[in-house]
Amino acid sequence: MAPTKENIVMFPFMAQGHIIPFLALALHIERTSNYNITFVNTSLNLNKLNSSLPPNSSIRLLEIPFDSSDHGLPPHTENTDVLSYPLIIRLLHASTSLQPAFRKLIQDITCEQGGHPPLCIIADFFFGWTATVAKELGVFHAVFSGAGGYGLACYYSVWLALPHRNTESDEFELQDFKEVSKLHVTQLPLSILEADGTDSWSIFQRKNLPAWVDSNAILFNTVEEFDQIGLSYFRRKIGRPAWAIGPVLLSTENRARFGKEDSITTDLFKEWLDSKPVNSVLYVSFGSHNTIAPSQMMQLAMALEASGKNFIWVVRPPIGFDINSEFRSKEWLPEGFEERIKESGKGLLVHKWAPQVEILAHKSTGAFLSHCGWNSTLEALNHGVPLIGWAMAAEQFFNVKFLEEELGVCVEAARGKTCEIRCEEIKEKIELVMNETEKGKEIRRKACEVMEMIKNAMKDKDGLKGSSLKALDDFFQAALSMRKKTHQQ
Ligand SMILES: O=c1ccn([C@@H]2O[C@H](COP(=O)(O)OP(=O)(O)O[C@H]3O[C@H](CO)[C@@H](O)[C@H](O)[C@H]3O)[C@@H](O)[C@H]2O)c(=O)[nH]1
Repeated sequence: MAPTKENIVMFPFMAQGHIIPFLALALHIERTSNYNITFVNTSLNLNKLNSSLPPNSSIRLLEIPFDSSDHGLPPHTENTDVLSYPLIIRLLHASTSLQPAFRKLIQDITCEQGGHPPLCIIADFFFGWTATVAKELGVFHAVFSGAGGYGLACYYSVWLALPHRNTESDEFELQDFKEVSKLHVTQLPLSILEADGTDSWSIFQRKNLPAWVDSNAILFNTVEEFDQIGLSYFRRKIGRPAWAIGPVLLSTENRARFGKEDSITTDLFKEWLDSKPVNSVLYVSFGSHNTIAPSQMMQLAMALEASGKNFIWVVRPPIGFDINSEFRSKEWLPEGFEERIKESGKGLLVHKWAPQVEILAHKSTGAFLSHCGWNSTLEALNHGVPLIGWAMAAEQFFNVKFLEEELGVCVEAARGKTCEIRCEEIKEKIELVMNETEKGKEIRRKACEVMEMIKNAMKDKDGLKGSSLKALDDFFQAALSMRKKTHQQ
């Protein structure tokens, strides 16, 4: 007999930037639809997640067995936030070993439901192999991308056109994505720049990306109205529906419980921000695991001081220092920096983790100097906060290009974790965005326009749904209709 409620299985890659949008989507589906949700991950990640679920949530957390030390990783490393850059690819390779356990998990859920398989599997874009498992078991499968359409489309396209090193010109076109203006080699992440088909990243991606064609759909945490170029790329490239269902974002409540300790309490942040004028604070953060070189840190600190702006800066130990080490700021900040900003009240330094959503939602926050990871980007635009871009890795370089050239809500300040950057250049970009310049006013106006598009996409009023809510309905309809066809056969 069929169960009273259909089951959905969700499975993100083990990284904060991936788990956060998956959790936000799970909570969104729970709030707006009538499905049972099983959220799959490794034990340590589930332990952290547990505290983020509202007390009355029915989302089931299901563990998939994983021992990092079986894969040449330090014991108990189950998330990229505790890994330095070279080990991230090792975790990705290790994750492919989860295939048999995942297959068994889906079979067990099917047995539990009296032989009724889950309605669909929603899995990470790094888990292309889950599409193959789903196809084998006759379950509807969707890739869910926490990255935006344009950024991921560029990323997909450059991976398919290797190699990029030793090319004749520094600028090049994407042959299968002509809508995008030329890219410069400095806009390629290190993993792609160094890839030649035989390295670890190439070996991983050459299996992962083509497996997406086994999937039935791609869901994007983005908005159709502003991200059509990238969505169209996937529609023609993979030949599957690409649905923009976002932004799904964690509420400040879920965020507050997200298993990460803030080094300053949320009340203290609020008090500090409340004391500052509207739009006067620059928020600086490079996401959940990226960091910059010690020399860049020095220049950034000098720029923040010289700009005279109020700022909150989430500081992680720079490249070359153990990511989990104690904060020893004296080595990479100008002498007396911390004491001076404390005394003047101009800045707050946060070690490792800040309540980002609360900061971006506060009226005193006027701009965000960011690596432009897609979650950070959406969280900023959701509150009409313009960006100053400093991409570090992955598709972030393409996000900055998109935000600057297509949406006009961002100014690029620097590229990469090792580029030479002078404090004057960073200061100039901060002033361009935050001061009453023509450019600054224009960027802020456009950021507010995008905020309106986001509101409309997520609107549900008087029976009228915004584009993102409709897209999620269409996705479930597609899954249900595949279920119906399978039953009729
Ligand atoms: O002090 C902090 C730092 C981060 N965050 C949160 O952590 C998330 C960070 O996500 P994101 O901005 O997307 O950065 P990454 O963690 O770097 O995200 C990875 O995943 C993203 C989505 O796939 C990609 O766009 C990025 O390139 C990839 O690095 C956001 O929700 C932030 O609000 C905090 O709450 N406090």
